[in-house]
Amino acid sequence: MREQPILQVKNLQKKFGEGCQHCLDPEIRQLEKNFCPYCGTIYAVHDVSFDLYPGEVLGVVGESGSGKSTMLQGLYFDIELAAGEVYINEPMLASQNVLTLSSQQKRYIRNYIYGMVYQNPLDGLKMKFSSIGNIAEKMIAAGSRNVGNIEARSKALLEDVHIPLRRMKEEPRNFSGGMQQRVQIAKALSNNPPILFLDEVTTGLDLSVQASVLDLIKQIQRELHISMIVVSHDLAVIRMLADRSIVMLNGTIIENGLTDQILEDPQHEYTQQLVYSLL
Ligand SMILES: Nc1ncnc2c1ncn2[C@@H]1O[C@H](COP(=O)(O)OP(=O)(O)OP(=O)(O)O)[C@@H](O)[C@H]1O
Repeated sequence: MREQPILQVKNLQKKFGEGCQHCLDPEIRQLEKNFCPYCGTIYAVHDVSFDLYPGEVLGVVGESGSGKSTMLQGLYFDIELAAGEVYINEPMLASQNVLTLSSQQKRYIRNYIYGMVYQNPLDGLKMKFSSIGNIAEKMIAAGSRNVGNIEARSKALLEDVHIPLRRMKEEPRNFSGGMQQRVQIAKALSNNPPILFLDEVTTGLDLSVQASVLDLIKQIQRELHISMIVVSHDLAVIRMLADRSIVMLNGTIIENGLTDQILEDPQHEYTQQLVYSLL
């Protein structure tokens, strides 16, 4: 029998706009792509459900605007979702819908259970802190107080992500895009989270830099067995990293399964186009 999922996501919903008589009722709603043609409300995420299992990498692929980032930001509590349930299989949290927890409990989850690597390093790093300071800050926020331990752990993490220690005092704004993503990854790993979210982490990087960041993510997965959700518009990235994948279009999931299966036998017309574009 398969293990229990570490993360269960049920029926997530997020809209931008008030909605109207034509769209608030899902039974009669007729959207154009993801928005209501009468009032313009965007249904950025609707009816999104999936499980994440311990140690697996789940890919989330879809075109720009399909709702991937909104979904991830909702899971990480950066934005408030309109509805849905999220369960984390951790002793302190089991059987509680974490979307309904207090902000203090959500902070606990962000500090100890989730790690996040944003597409834009400006969202994940404090550019005026040193690189080592960024990692230390995250550890202090999670309650670490022993300066010696914080320094040793931060240095080890920087070495793990191949940032030379002679540059650890530099602000990440001096770094290249690939190095900034590495510092973000080190920061996200600092408190040993069992779940890591990665949002378009290689988008905008040169191909060779992309390859080295992807290698680093694979290495982390191999060595630490962290469960990961990897969001990308690029099926090639998903193919490289993800065991299982979901395909999103217009705010909802249109296909899911083993990544190899999706690549070999895509069912939905949109997924077929994505796969053929790889050839
Ligand atoms: N703050 C916001 N206000 C209004 N609409 C928003 C907001 N944030 C996202 N949207 C809309 O929600 C939909 C989903 O956007 P989202 O950024 O989640 O898509 P995505 O698949 O991550 O695309 P990308 O990779 O380009 O960010 C889009 O139509 C977007 O315009």
